[in-house]
Amino acid sequence: MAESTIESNNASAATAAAGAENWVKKVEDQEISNMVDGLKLEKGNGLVGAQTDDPSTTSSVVGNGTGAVTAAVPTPAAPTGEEEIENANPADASLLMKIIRKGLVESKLDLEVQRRDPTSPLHSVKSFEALHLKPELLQGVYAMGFNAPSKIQETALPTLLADPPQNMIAQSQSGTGKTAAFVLAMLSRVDTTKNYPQVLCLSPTYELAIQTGEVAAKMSKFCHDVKLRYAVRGEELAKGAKITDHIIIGTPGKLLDWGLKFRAFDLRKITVFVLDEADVMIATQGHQDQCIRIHKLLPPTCQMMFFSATYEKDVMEFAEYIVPKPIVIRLAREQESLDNIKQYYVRCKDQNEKYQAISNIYGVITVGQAIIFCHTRRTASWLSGKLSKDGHSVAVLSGELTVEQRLAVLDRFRAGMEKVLITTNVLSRGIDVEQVTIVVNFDLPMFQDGRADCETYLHRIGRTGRFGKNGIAINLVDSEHSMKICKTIESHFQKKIQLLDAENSDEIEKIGS
Ligand SMILES: Nc1ncnc2c1ncn2[C@@H]1O[C@H](COP(=O)(O)OP(=O)(O)OP(=O)(O)O)[C@@H](O)[C@H]1O
Repeated sequence: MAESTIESNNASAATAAAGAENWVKKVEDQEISNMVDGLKLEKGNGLVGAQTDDPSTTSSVVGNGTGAVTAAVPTPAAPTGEEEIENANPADASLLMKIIRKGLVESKLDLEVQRRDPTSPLHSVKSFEALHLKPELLQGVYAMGFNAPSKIQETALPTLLADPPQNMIAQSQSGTGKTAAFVLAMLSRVDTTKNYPQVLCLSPTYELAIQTGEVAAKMSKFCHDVKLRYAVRGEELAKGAKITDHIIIGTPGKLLDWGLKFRAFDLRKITVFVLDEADVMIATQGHQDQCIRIHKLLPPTCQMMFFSATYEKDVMEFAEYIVPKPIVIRLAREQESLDNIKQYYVRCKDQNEKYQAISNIYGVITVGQAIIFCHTRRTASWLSGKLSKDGHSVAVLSGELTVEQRLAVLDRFRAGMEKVLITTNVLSRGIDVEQVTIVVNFDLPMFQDGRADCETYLHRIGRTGRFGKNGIAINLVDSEHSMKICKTIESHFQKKIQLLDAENSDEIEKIGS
């Protein structure tokens, strides 16, 4: 394995911008201060105030002014909290991130490269020209609007394109340009004088395979001789047919069928094998075994490329099994932090009081935009039903929606058409809606067995350097158990979560000043 480690020579953060950043921070602090002032807490009038006599009805909304309902309306019974906590499916989450991402995620972090041979100089390129790509491929890259390689591309591509071919394991967070890197390598390696499959690219799901195929089609727009083929559900082969396309992009089951069962192509003639989204792949039942079966049938000279957004132990074990003698490239994930976040908790007796707390702060949270997290779909729909009945326009994003519907919800929210988004853990990672200033945990994040889920808390509340603005987190606590979770989270991150009620209103008003 790796014998040496070199760091790329990226300059550290520019100091020239520091003055401007301080100024920006002051303005943001002031915004938060104004928002919290807007809470207008008075002694003896905490957040959880004025209940109607009948707990099954809701009353008008405090301090909102945007369509409060005056008549009491019946509301659905509060959820019992006994349903399954809704969590993100890794393949769906990955697809959603891919589709909603508007462009390249540029990380300030350093890239780590582990080389097999410490004497070989590992170079990186700053331009696509320096890669000596086929002219029609270069044309395709520019037509896609790529001016220069991203960090992972500038380091990976010279190695991926070098002769003799070298194996690679590359890990870099979603959106940093991995797909474009391996697609360029795949397209460069094809010999169009030979009419049989030479490149296999494995994706965990139908949708992810299509995404990769679309990148390959765009990039090869001017390479008229290169032929691509999908091996995914719905694609069928005539009996006895032989595949003549150069590149096959597909899911493991279908590829195994075509290569092994139908012998529609010769796995021994494959020269490039790409395993994409390896972390999602191994999270999908049965895929790991199928990948290994395909891999066993490939020739030892086949160049192996392995891409993953994470670098956990199980992913790396899988990587090292599939990819002999690799060059390893890692771009550390930008970590979220709670540094710019003021955290509070509000004591409530039950779900209805939690709702009341939201109602009472509604006017404040909608100064910017807010995301409210619930455990279950049922709670999310109950809460949105109640808020809607009270005349608020809210968006809901939970697991029963299709990817297209989720995108539509996020697009509307991003455009500011709704100020509040109610969701479950389907959205705990990668919220990159910059204008979100308040995150409310209607339910504190916990595992199915009831333990505090600190990592999810960080993903919901935290910000990365890119989205490093200030924010407020409000945790609604309605039982001794949720209080315990709140305390666990507090001690885990060693960051105070303050009680938000009339008693500390003076202190609250000082926030950010
Ligand atoms: N060199 C580049 N210049 C400009 N944009 C780029 C470049 N490389 C990739 N992009 C764009 O950046 C976005 C993310 O790239 P890409 O999908 O390749 O990332 P990824 O790391 O493969 O993400 P994932 O882990 O989700 O597969 C895409 O919209 C892509 O078109």
